[in-house]
This record gives sequence, C-alpha cells and structure tokens, in this order.
Amino acid sequence: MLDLDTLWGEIKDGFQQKIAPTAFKTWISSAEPVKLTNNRLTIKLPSELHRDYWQRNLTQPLVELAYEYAQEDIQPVFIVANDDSSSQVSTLEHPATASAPFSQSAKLNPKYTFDTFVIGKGNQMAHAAALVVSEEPGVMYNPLFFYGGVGLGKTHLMHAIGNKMLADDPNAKVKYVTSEAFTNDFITAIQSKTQDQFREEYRSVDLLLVDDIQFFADKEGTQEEFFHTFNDLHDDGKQIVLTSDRLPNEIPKLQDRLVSRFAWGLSVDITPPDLETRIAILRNKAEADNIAIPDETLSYIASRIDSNVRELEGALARVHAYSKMVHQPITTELVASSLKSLKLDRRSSELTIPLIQEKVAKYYHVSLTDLKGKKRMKTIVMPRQIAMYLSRELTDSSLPKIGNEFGGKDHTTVIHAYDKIADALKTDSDLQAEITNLKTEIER
Ligand SMILES: Nc1ncnc2c1ncn2[C@@H]1O[C@H](COP(=O)(O)OP(=O)(O)OP(=O)(O)O)[C@@H](O)[C@H]1O
Repeated sequence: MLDLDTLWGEIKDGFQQKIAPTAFKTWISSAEPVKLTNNRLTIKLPSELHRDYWQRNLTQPLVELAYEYAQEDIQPVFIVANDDSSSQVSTLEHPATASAPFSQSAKLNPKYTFDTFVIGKGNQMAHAAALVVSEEPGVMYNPLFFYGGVGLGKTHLMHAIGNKMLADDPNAKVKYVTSEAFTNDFITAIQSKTQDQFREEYRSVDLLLVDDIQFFADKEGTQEEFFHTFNDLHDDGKQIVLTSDRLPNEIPKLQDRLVSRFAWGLSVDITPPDLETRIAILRNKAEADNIAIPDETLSYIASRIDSNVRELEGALARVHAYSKMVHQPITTELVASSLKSLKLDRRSSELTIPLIQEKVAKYYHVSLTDLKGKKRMKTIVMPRQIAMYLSRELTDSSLPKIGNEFGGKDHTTVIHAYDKIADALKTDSDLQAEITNLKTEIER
C-alpha cells in the first residue's frame, strides 16, 4: 500500500537532486501533498502561477520519480490553495529570441539575488513569477508588473531577474533604470539631439527593468517615448519588468494605451511580510552581516517593526551600531532601549490608528462608526480621508493595515485618500490649518 507521506518524501528527494536550490525552494517546498487515492496524487499549490509552472515543467519529472520509487503510474492532480486572485494573469506566447552579443550596461545590485530573497506569504507569487521570467525571458509574462508599498522587495526581485539572466548568459543586455532616469535620459537626448542613440540604447536590450513607473504620471512626452520603446521590445519578444506603488490604472494621468499594454502580461502585488517572514529576513540579514543576535531578540525587533523590510533592515543596522557604540552585546534589553532612544518605538506604539480615528472623529463631529464605515456623504468622506492620511503620515502602519482599520478597505482606497489630501494641502490653507491642529491634538 502506497503511503502519501513516504511517496512525497521520495519525490521531494528526487527533485532535490534534479533541480537548482532556488527552483526547489520556489516550486517544491511550497507544494503540499493532500491525498493519494487510486494512484491520483492531489497536490496543493499556492497560486495559479505555481500550477501553470508545475503543469508545464514538473509534471513529467514527478510521474517519472513516482514510477522509479513505486513502480506505478501516479497521476498528479493540482489544486490551488487560496485563490484570492490578487494578481491578474493573461499570458501571451512569444518565441524566445537569441540574445545579441552586447556588453553589459546594467547597474544591478549584486546582493539582490533570488538566493538572498526570503519567500513569505506576501511575496510568494511575485517571487515565483520573477523566477519564471528569469528562466524564460519574453515568453510567459511580458511585461511582468510588480506593485505594492515601499520597501517590500520590488526592486530586489527586479534586480534578481537581471542578475540571474546575466549569470546564465553574460552576454545578455540588461538595462535597469528608474522611471526618473528614463525621463532624464530622454530629455538629455532631446537637448543634445541624440534621440537615435537613446533609441538604440533602450531598444536593443534583452531585458528592460523600469522601477517606480508611477513617476511617469504627468509626463506626456516621456510616456509617448516609452510607449514606442515598449512596443519595439515587446514585438521582438524581449522581456520588460516594471514596478510601481500601485496598479497601472491607478496611476494618475498614465495614458490608456500604456495601461492596456501593461495589462498584457502579469501584474502581481507584494504585500507586507508577516511576523515569521520578518524574523526570517532579519535572521538572514544578521547572518550575512555577521551580527550576533539571539533569536528572541530578532523576534522582538520583528514584532516592533511591521511596516516594511527597509525599515526592518534599518532597525537592525541601527541596533548593531548602537551595540558597538556602547560596547555591549545585542540583547532584547539593549534593543528595547536603543529603539526607544531612536524614537522608533514612539511612532508605532503610542500613535496608533484608533487614536487618530478618535481625534479626527471628535474634531469633525462624526461618529467613529461613520468614520470607519462606507457612507459617501462629503461631511464624512473628507474626515475619513484625513484620518487615513494622518494614519499614513504619523504611524508606521502599512497601507493594507490602515485599510483594515477602516472597516476592511482596500489599500488602494488608502492611497487614493492620501493622494487626495496631499494634493489638496498644496493649495487649501484651511485644510493646512486643520491638519496642523489635528497633528498637535494627536501628538499631545
Ligand atoms: N523578501 C525579502 N527578503 C530579503 N530582503 C528583502 C525582502 N524584501 C525586501 N528586502 C530588502 O528590503 C530592502 C528594500 O527592498 P526594495 O528596495 O526592493 O523595496 P521596493 O519595494 O523596491 O521599495 P521602493 O518602492 O521604495 O523602491 C532591500 O534591501 C531588500 O533587499
């Protein structure tokens, strides 16, 4: 009688011999055997993307491995775990094209690789998509679009794709730019009448990585140029990877034709890491930087800082510096006092979202229920948006967390509220005064 756990153990061992460690971590470790009935092996996978990959690349080896062990034909059946469809998939098949022998022009951070990236619930799908794209650029998900809050690993994954592609083929031409650098290059090209060179530079690459494309908003000419760059590369089956803090259709003044092109491939969001992932990230970082720190202290830091990975890494670096300064080893007590003296704690522990909601509700004479509710009256919507704005300004909470505290609203609603108030503040002196009053009230 074949036993599920033993069979799966054998299959895993087999895969471990067969495929690279990063691929194993991505596809095999995330798979969970559910049952084995009549030689049908049901396997639970974290996303549609994982299922696609299994079906295309891993089914045959799995059947072979199972046969080797059990001398029986095992048929895998895939189910997708929590298909919340936070990502939008549409795939276009493009023939892979051989890369030209250009010299490398990318400025990639060598530390941003798949090996140094910790996989957690909030980034699992983004990581898997990045790996697929790095293995078969221009074939499956083109463009690949990462979106999500600051410091959550979008740039890291983007560089990991470039680093992997160059490791596999040192002659590949990989170009990484921020959207600002693209804009500046374009303006310089116009001023110095070197548009041809600019086009040659951008349209001859095998992989184009453009970071933070929300800054294309408002820049008509740049968008026009990028549209043509995009088309040329896409037509040639060259891979494009983009990042932004929000979905393309939420970027103000981004031309419709760009929005629709960006939707051709795969858009996948990255959400803030949960506690376990934050601990794992800190542990990796501490190991990489040779920082001696007890496990319970890592957990302590991870529980205090839940906004984003950049803040988390920053806190570890500061704690490390502090321990050197005072010549003491890192302990939980030392961390507690160093975080306090760095005022890292005050923002997140004392200025809470409920406190902000309470003060704003009182200030504008609306009830807390309405402030967190769904009513669309202007007298309620405005205070609600102000409360969201202040929650983002004054606390370290992530956008999804803020959304949650406002009756389970989406993080994009919070971005919208924030942008709206930030925009109004530029011109509205009454609002400026109200926000100043409120801040004093809250921080009192
Ligand atoms: N899952 C992860 N594993 C390891 N390191 C991570 C992970 N996620 C983020 N980091 C690290 O956190 C820091 C911030 O990440 P990154 O710059 O990629 O964020 P981002 O999403 O591009 O933010 P921004 O929108 O501000 O550019 C980097 O040092 C990165 O290496």
